[in-house]
Amino acid sequence: MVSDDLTRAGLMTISNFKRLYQVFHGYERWFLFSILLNIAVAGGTLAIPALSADLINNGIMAGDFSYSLDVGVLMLLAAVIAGACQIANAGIAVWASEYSSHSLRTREFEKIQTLSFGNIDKFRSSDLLVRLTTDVQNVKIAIQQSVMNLMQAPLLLIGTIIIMAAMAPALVWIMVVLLVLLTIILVLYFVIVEPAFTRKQSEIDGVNKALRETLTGIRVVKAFVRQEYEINKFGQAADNLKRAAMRPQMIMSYLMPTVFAIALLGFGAVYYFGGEQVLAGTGLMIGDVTSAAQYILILMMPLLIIAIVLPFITQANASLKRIFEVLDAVPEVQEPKDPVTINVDQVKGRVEFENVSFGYRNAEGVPDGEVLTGINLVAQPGETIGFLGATGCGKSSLVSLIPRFYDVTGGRVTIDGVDVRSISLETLRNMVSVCLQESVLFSGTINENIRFGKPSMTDDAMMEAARSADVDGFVQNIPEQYDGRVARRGSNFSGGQKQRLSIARALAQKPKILILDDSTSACDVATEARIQDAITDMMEGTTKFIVAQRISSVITADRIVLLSQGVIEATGTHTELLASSPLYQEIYESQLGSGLQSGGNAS
Ligand SMILES: Nc1ncnc2c1ncn2[C@@H]1O[C@H](COP(=O)(O)OP(=O)(O)OP(=O)(O)O)[C@@H](O)[C@H]1O
Repeated sequence: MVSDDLTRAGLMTISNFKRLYQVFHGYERWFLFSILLNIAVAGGTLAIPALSADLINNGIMAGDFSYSLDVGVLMLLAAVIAGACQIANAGIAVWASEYSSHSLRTREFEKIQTLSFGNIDKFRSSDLLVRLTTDVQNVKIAIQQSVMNLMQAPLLLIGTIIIMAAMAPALVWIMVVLLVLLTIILVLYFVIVEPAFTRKQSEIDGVNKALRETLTGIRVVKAFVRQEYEINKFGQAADNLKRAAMRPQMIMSYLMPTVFAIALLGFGAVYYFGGEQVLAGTGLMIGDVTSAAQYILILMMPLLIIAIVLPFITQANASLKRIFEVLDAVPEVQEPKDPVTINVDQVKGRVEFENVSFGYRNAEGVPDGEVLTGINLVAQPGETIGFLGATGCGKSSLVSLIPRFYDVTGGRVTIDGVDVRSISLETLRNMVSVCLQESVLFSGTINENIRFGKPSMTDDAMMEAARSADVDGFVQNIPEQYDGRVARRGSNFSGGQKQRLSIARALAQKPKILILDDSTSACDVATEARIQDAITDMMEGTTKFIVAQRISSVITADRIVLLSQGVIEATGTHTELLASSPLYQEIYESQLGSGLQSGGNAS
């Protein structure tokens, strides 16, 4: 059972790294070159002790100065070749690691741009950030270490044993004993360290999660004087990390001295037993003994390399799995195979929901219960439809089906009679402009933010949208006006100003269908009324959907749709609903109660 698991994990690792190798398609020759360089480095490293034996045995011991000089030059040459090849190989290692991380990061970023809202919900933005940064970095380090060091390990190991067997067969047993001892230590090391590293990684994730949550919500923490609580919470995560990190770090720090101590024992054993053989006149010479001692040191190198590099590879394997998950994600909303040709300028903007049901999909891609059921609704071109209802009743979900942020799970949504799933996403989103519930602005200028959807629009078009969204008023107070700076996420603007800039961005698209999802909630009622009047003027032929919590936001709509727990409870004008719908009366009473008592006609 355990061996099955290990085999599966091993196969998975091989397949992950095989797939990673495909990143280098077209550059395979560099790896071939790196293998040659590694062979040269290993050859040079292995040649030096053998040459030193020759120098001692046949040069120094024989008193032959010229032979000593010749061998000395050869040793120097071997050292220069090994050094130069090592430097060249380090260059390839750096190139390979940087190239692969750039390629993985770019591919991942491009892939994320193709994902649907549903995919992003599952990955979560913060998680994607880690996959684009830390995970890519882990892979990069593993590649660098492997190219630079790992390839040499088997060459040095096999080379040392062969040379020792040829040069000093009587001492090979010492090498075998050392090898067995070191292998046992390394296996023990991995059995203990590997799971400890995995635990440490999960505690690092815990610290990151605690940090992210506290730092993004730092204002709320301060406002509610919860610093002490947050410090304790973070302290707990930091303690867990310290405890989890201590064990593998300790064991790692014991590894080097232990390996060195064993190597020194081997060193002593070679001199003792080798010296005995020299004195006994078995044919073993003093130079062979000194070079055997050097080979003991060389034997340690591959084992140490494996010990150092393997944790990087295990970590990179876990990271690769997470990176490939993103690269393999199938967008929930697919482009139509045979899109209907539509001339956006000729679209009238009649939107129809035909017996629509909808549920958000879970991790397995299956709808997780229904959020909307049996929705039937027609919005005529140019009409303004307001959606009202308790929080969580499905208003945002309903309008998000029009631009296909999500796909219906039953029924269909059509624009001018064409199923939205038959329209290419680009065309669809050129017809439909959305101002999302959360105002998102990008760093740059005000001008750039309003032009975001259509950078080529004229100054007049940009200004018209800005005036309609009541942006012009506060922009006039900024010295640089429309060239005024927008900080990251629009943090230098108030909530209401950010909403107005987001509305301007949506209006500037001059869409056929406009969706405002609770977009004026942070504006005062007077500003909201001004924006609505301006939108009615500017967007006369546009079909408008206004999602709102406040009755005042939809009171002037042609029709108000009252939603309750995912179904349409009632539809009508404000006056009609006030007369016929108890739920509407209840909402009206709670929000504008005094108006109802004094006659109830607020329109
Ligand atoms: N991305 C999502 N993944 C899973 N469930 C979601 C998601 N977004 C909303 N929901 C769920 O769907 C239901 C309807 O949410 P929706 O946002 O459409 O309501 P709403 O009427 O717009 O609420 P509010 O007025 O508070 O914005 C809620 O129960 C909510 O928990």
